[in-house]
Amino acid sequence: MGQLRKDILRRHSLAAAGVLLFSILYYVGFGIEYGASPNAWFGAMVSLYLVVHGITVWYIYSGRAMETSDPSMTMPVMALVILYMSGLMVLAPELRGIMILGYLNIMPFGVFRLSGRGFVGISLFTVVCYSLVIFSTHYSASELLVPEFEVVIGVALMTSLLVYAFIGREFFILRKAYGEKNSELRRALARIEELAVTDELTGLNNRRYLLKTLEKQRALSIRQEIPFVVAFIDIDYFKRVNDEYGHRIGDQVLAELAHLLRVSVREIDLAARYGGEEFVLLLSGLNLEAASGVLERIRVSVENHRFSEVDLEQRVSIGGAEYHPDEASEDVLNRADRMLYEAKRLGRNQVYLEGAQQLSLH
Ligand SMILES: Nc1nc2c(ncn2[C@@H]2O[C@H](COP(=O)(O)OP(=O)(O)OP(=O)(O)O)[C@@H](O)[C@H]2O)c(=O)[nH]1
Repeated sequence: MGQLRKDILRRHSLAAAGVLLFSILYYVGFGIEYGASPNAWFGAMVSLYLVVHGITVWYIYSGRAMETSDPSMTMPVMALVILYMSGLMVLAPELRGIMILGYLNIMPFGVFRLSGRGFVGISLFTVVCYSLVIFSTHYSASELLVPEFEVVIGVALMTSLLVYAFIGREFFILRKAYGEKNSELRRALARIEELAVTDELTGLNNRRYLLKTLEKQRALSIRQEIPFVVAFIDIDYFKRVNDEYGHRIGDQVLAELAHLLRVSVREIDLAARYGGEEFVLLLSGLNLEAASGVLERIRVSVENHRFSEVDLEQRVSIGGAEYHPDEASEDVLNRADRMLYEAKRLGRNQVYLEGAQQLSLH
């Protein structure tokens, strides 16, 4: 269960504990006032409250509430407690003095969620409920009502609600600013993480990312027996490009080759810049035989491409090796690198796969 859900459930337990405490106070107060226990209506109300509370907790615990715009269900729960307190006041008007504190005790829970407008709404709801209590008392026990005194209580209640609404609004502004800062930080962190695994010149993933992905691929291969091939791709005589045309053109060639590689492999594969003019492909779900077709196609597409603004022809040498079950990631990398060396040694512009499968020689 996520931290947010735990926090919400803790707050709900706290609110329920408060309600039960007030119910006990009510019970005791009732005994003192009437010399008897509250009637069945009281039991029915407590039970109803507990049932609704149970449903709310289940709704939050199951994760369903998390999909709504108010996962903490603050507004409905506050309204429920206000209705509950009002109901108790209707049952025993003499205990209004205790229960009115229950109204105020529920208000601080709003600071976690409600906006200024939400606070005004819930305050108005409280005033309406309290007015209904007075209205009902007027009919059931009018002798308890002293109009002047009721006005003073009403004003005190409204003032308190106003103070809560004001403080709640301040909290809302703070919470909003904090939330915005938080998402700004999260965005910045995501960008930093992306930069840490991306090669700036080509936009491909870098060696760090490749090594991490290789580890994952290795785990997948061991667990689900999915084969994969590692291929090193290196531009032939690239130094000449730099020497003859300068580094700017050299950089353009590297970026274009990176693009060619990226569009030549499938989504589940990985094309990464290993360093300098050396690239690595991770071909997932393929054995050497299947990979040879892909790599030869890449070699030919490089051969047919005209690079940079000066229309350069480039060739690449490619060395490939298939992962052997249970070997370390660097073993397959080293073997693929050795195959690249073989491709270079045998004349370049060719694909050379482990097992001396030299595919093309031009
Ligand atoms: N423009 C540019 N050049 C780079 C970059 N990284 C490495 N290089 C150059 O790549 C060249 C690699 O040269 P070498 O390792 O001698 O290999 P090569 O000339 O490609 O010859 P072979 O690999 O043997 O076919 C060097 O000139 C490096 O300066 C880069 O980011 N930009």
